[in-house]
Amino acid sequence: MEKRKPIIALDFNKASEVHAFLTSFGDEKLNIKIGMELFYSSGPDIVIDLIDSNHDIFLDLKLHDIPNTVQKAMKVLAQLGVGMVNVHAQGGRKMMEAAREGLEQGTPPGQTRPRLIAVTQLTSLSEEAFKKEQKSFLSLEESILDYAKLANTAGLDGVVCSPLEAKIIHEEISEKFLTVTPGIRLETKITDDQTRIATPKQAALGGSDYIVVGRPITKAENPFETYQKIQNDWEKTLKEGVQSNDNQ
Ligand SMILES: O=c1ccn([C@@H]2O[C@H](COP(=O)(O)O)[C@@H](O)[C@H]2O)c(=O)[nH]1
Repeated sequence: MEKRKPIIALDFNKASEVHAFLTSFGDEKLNIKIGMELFYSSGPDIVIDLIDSNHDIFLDLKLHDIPNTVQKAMKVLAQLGVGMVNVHAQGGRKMMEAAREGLEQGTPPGQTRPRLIAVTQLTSLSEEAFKKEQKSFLSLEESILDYAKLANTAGLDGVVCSPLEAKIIHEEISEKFLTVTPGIRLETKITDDQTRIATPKQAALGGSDYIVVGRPITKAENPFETYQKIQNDWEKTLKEGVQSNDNQ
């Protein structure tokens, strides 16, 4: 999955809507996220279909169950040929280790194991709701960092977090530990149900490895143009960031 391309969240509930939406993208090879809505309505067929069309897939099913169940489910998902899958870090270390084991068992010989990442705290969650509902003595950022460290200890490849936490996660864990960040908005005034948000440029400057973008593209008047603008902002800032680091 190429880092210079945003991951488009195809949150549709019909395969036909997906195909119609992708028409304007022509032959462009894309990073695509398939979430619960599309997978529950269209099943593995849509995954296979999009892989056959040469796209890279992040299958965002956020598994959260006992270790045995997650291991067996991951063993099945590994056979689909997707590039990335995920779990909720709140399922604990044993569950995350089992997820990884399941993926290793299920990956067909000669193929690469899908990357495994863990959701730390959903990007829709605010500091206020976190304090009220999770009764934690930590701050939201400390809790996110704590889950990221647990995911790293369990042998995962990275986490889902907001672009606002990518920098501290890289500083405290490692630059190589992936930060996959939804909560991307072109204007920070339009948030929908997200609370921890950033623009593509802010995400690149904050060190996100991947940005996940749904409604700003899927609901745009011209989705392909919007996608290109996001990709340009993201890629340009990534390059400039690398150059300014080289000059330090
Ligand atoms: O913490 C999380 C984890 C996953 N998501 C998913 O990302 C996209 C974001 O869509 P937008 O329309 O750009 O808000 C969506 O599919 C979520 O399920 C997330 O937002 N936050």
